[in-house]
Amino acid sequence: MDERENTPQTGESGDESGTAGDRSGTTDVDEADDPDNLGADLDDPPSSGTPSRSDRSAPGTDESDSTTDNPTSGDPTDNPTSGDPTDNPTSGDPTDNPTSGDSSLPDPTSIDDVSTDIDVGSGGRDRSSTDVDFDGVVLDDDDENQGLFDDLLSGEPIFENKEVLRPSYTPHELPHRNDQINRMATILVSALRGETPSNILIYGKTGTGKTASAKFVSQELESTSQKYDVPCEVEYINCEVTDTQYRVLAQLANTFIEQNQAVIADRLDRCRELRSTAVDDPSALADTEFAAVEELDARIEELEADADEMEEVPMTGWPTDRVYSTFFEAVDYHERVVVIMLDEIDKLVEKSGDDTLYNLSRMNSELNRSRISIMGISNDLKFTDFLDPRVKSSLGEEEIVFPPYDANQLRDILQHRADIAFKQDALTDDVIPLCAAFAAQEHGDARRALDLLRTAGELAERSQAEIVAEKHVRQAQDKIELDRVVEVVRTLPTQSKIVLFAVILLEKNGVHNINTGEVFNIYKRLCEEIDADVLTQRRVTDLISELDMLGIVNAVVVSKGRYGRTKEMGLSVPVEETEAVLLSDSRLGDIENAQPFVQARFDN
Ligand SMILES: Nc1ncnc2c1ncn2[C@@H]1O[C@H](COP(=O)(O)OP(=O)(O)OP(=O)(O)O)[C@@H](O)[C@H]1O
Repeated sequence: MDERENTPQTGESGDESGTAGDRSGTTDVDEADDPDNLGADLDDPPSSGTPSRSDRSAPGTDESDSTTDNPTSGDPTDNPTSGDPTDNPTSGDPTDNPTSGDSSLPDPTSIDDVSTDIDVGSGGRDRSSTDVDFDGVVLDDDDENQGLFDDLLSGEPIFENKEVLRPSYTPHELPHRNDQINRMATILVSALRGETPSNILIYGKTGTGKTASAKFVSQELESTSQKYDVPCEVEYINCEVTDTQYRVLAQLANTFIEQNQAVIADRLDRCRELRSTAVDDPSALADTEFAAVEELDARIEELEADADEMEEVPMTGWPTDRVYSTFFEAVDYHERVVVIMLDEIDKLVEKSGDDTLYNLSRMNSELNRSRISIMGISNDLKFTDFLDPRVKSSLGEEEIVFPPYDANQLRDILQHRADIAFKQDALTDDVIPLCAAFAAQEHGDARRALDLLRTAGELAERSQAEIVAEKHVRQAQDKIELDRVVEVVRTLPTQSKIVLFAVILLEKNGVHNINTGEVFNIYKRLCEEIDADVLTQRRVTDLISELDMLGIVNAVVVSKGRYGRTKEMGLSVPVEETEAVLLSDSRLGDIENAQPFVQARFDN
């Protein structure tokens, strides 16, 4: 392999990785945090207890919907609770039985009919009992005794294919994005001619179809390159997850190494085959680059050495310049044009500066066989302000803006998806326009519109409705809003949670226009109660401003004349749910019993 001098900018060392993965944990709403289960994900079977009926009709189509994993949600006849009681896996250990203790379940009186071996005297926990739960729940296949899921499965499904409403689905058609898609294609077509395409920066607010359009164009590019046998690839990196130079380079290097190994294996096969023919018949080498078998042997040795040399980059531990040179050699191993798609590129710059972009954007001048081009996607229009001017001009050779969708455009998008996602006539006429109108109010976010439609469908399904109606959309809007609040509150730092709890206590005690001093007094007592550090009033005021910015409280500065100014605030989120989320934090668990004295005010 070629040895080259590559001196990348290394603004970081290899050992910094291992942090980004932690982010994923923040998106999960712990259902235990949410007593009414309002904040829990609808797809979460333990919280809903109501498997999607659509999953029965199309088992396995919805891999992210865990209800499909439920053995009871497939063919009802396979339902372990309704089959041969002796085979019933749930009856082996009654304590594991999800149905135990549910009084709404099948007629407990039938216990007498079937249970001869149940030992009620010993608590009924007779593990040898094959068909009776100790609480009297009968799990046999008697027609009259419907299992837990039978009722839920009996209705007509609303969804035909829920998967198409999920963010993971890449649509084959992207209405109202033709201009942007055509522009991308016009720029990238040079890759198919073996030239280097200009770098592209794609901007637009969240949910405006940037990623979906870019992925669509990439797929087209790759399939056309295969058709014409031109070596051209697109590598997608989500910089929200892969957010350091080390990780980006390591991920790219490993992808190329894997591809190179496949190329080497293929070349080796061909060389070995040629060799075995050429040993008996030297004329087989006539039309090849090899004059003699020895040359072929040398080539085989060289390829074997290349394969051995290609070492995967570990996800941590190497110095960054070593990762860079490994990536460099891997990408330049054979001729190709590579488009590196950096989604959420602003997150990469925010976390680790512009070194990665600097190194990538100047690579072409050093590469011998390959060419790279960068496609950056961002919803932060200002992130280029933080870039080195050279990086900025090279990266923004072409800029494509994705404007927000208006309500009519969202309606088209939803209609396209709804046609595939729902059963015929499963939606009333006003459902799609209402979802579109709600999402257009937000900022023309197609993701939000699709979420609304899916959630409305799920709520309708849960309530065993035949069709999705306007009220389900409104409920879905409330639920999504509440989920957002729950998520924001759950991920607040402990001190902010205590401050928020103080506001809640005051509000619950009927205090309106709460002022900073009142919050601080209660906050101090709460801190003492749970043994937390007490911050200064000034710091607490800052935390209140942060809560205000997050939309959790609404604070206004009011002048009290000669007594100076104070902040007056009220809660902008539902009290009960917010309180429940706060109490689910183990550090704040004890706070529930703390009842600091809240002084009544005459002006309330
Ligand atoms: N024109 C469209 N037609 C069909 N679906 C669309 C269209 N635009 C967006 N979507 C869908 O909306 C969702 C969000 O789109 P996408 O992820 O592309 O947005 P984005 O602009 O990249 O947002 P973000 O900046 O938050 O990543 C996806 O499910 C996508 O399939």
